[in-house]
Amino acid sequence: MAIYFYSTREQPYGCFSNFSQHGFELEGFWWPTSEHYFQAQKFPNHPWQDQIRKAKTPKDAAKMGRDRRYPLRSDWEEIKDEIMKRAVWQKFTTHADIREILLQTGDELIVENSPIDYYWGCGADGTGKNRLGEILMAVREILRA
Ligand SMILES: Nc1nc(O)c(N)c(N[C@@H]2O[C@H](COP(=O)(O)O)[C@@H](O)[C@H]2O)n1
Repeated sequence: MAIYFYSTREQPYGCFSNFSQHGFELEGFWWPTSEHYFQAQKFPNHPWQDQIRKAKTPKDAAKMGRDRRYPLRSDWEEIKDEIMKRAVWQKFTTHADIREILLQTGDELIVENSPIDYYWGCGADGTGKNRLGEILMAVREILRA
């Protein structure tokens, strides 16, 4: 049976959301959530990156990362999946408890059940790419190996 997640409040799979409070160290900094890391990577070598890292909540970090006041790095579309994978990998290798939850999903399909996101999630009608779910499954596969 497929596993659907979206809100961090839903147990036990809320931890699959990038908004879950599972911070990690990466590239010399502490990132409060994988959302903070992902959104900040849109602005390399720009003070806005540091501001995003320091955002109070992942929701704030997402809002700041989507703010087009500052230019998005030109190669973002080519690298965003790799950045997401790096964030998800670091999150699940840092925290043994959620790593276990991911591993215990076995070979089940994992789907980010976002009604608005057709790239990272499955969208309102289920036709989305579900890239975040795919990345979680790819990380699960590597962890299992
Ligand atoms: N809560 C929530 N609201 C949205 O509007 C969303 N698009 C998502 N999906 C998550 O958004 C992150 C990436 O967003 P952008 O590529 O910067 O638009 C990622 O964490 C998705 O899982 N969630």
